[in-house]
Amino acid sequence: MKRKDYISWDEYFMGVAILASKRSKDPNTQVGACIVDNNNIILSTGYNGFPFGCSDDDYPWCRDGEDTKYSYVVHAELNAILNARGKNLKGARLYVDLFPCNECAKAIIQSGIAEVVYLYDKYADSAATVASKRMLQSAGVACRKFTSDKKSLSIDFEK
Ligand SMILES: O=c1[nH]c(=O)n([C@H]2C[C@H](O)[C@@H](COP(=O)(O)O)O2)cc1CO
Ligand SMILES: [Zn+2]
Repeated sequence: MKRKDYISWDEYFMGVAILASKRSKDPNTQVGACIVDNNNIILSTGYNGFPFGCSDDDYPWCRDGEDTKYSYVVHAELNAILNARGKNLKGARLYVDLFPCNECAKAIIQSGIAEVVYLYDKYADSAATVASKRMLQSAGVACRKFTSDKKSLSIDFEK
């Protein structure tokens, strides 16, 4: 008889997104994304980080002041889209822990992604998130909050 406590597709892909976020060097907000096709095959992953060649040690991670991370960081969703390296994303699903900003929404829409599954929406009141939701809705991209009866999943490196 098959085991019963296997994880759902949503838990699997949100888990991959969260695992990708663990690569982020951002001290304040770590974001991860995972793009999946209609056959539940992972097409790409990404997390928020600086572009290739721009060292995590040379560029700023601060939020305030003259020179901040906001000028340099590539968002998790855009990184996942770019990491797909031109694969066809039409009809794909994007799992991301933080609700996408307006700039990522533009890339999501233009790449043909059909659905966004997100975990939390801590900047819901920001102009960027309001604009993002407006565009995603106009473009017919479905947005749904992740749900699960589990609070957490754990990974062991020792068996
Ligand atoms: O959609 C997003 N995707 C994404 O990867 N990010 C990244 C950019 C920054 O590195 C970090 C946000 O930083 P902070 O919460 O300190 O403002 O999250 C931020 C957003 C904005 O919602
Ligand atoms: Zn973004």
